[in-house]
Amino acid sequence: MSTVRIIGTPMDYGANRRGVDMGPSAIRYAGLADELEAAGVDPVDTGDLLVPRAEARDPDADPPTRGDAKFLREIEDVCSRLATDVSETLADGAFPLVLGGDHSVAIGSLNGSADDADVGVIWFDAHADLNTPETSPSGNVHGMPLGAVLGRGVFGQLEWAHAPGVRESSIAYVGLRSIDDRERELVQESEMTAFTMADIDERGITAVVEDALAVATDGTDGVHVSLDLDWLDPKTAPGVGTPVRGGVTYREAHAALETISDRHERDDVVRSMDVVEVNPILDEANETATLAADLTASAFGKRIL
Ligand SMILES: NC(=[NH2+])NCCC[C@H](N)C(=O)O
Ligand SMILES: [Mn+2]
Ligand SMILES: [Mn+2]
Repeated sequence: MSTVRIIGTPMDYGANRRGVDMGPSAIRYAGLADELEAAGVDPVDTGDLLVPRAEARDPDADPPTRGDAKFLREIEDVCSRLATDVSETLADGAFPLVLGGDHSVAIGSLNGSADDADVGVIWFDAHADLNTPETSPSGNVHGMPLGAVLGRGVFGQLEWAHAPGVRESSIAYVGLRSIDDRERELVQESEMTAFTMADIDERGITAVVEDALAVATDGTDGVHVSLDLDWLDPKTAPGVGTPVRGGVTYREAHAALETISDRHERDDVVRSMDVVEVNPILDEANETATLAADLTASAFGKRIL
């Protein structure tokens, strides 16, 4: 039985709505470990990474921003430690499952996963998260993790952020529907593959995810799956800080992650995953965290029959 190491990363520095730091607890309370056992894997919870409270910062210390990226120094600290944990988990032969936290944690997961490997990426998200401090309209780093790992803009000089093992041509978006104007140009000019909600409407989720898997496995050592809960429609996943209507349904989401695990069972292609942006303060009776736990179980092979 394969070991899945759960790494909680209760960080909310990258988002402008507080509360996403409670995501790891909420997903655990929703029964993640039991769900994973039901899926046939062996979950080992290593607890949460230490994330200093924003309130605890010394007000006389240097200002928290660098360029137009809020809390970048704090995010560097957390993501550097997370990257080490993820790469050590892989070296131990276990599977790193990172619970966010806002999507800036993916800078750490991807740097860890691609530490010693070429890694493809499947990005389930309403958003492209390809901004840099130079292009971001908000300064929120959760809108920048792919810009960071690709070393775009100022991130090219930040070794903790840039992950050379992640190549543009190995990244596939699934479910895009909210892109900033500057980002739209960046996506179009890039070598990334972008499947929008319109592609899912036209072709169906399974065909789209199979194509995304083809992109992310081609010439790589494995795939990182990044699941932002705002990928789903806000009626199904209300507990997120940046909801966008018109997202995937409950069934489409399960079908997508089942498609991933079907392929993984055949070829052992997935090497790491993060589940991010669950905000319990905005949630309704832990519904979004429960969904996060259920979808993760589907990704690891849980089936109806
Ligand atoms: N991971 C997320 N929820 N990202 C939302 C990003 C929103 C917007 N594009 C920004 O840069 O601020
Ligand atoms: Mn995101
Ligand atoms: Mn998003």
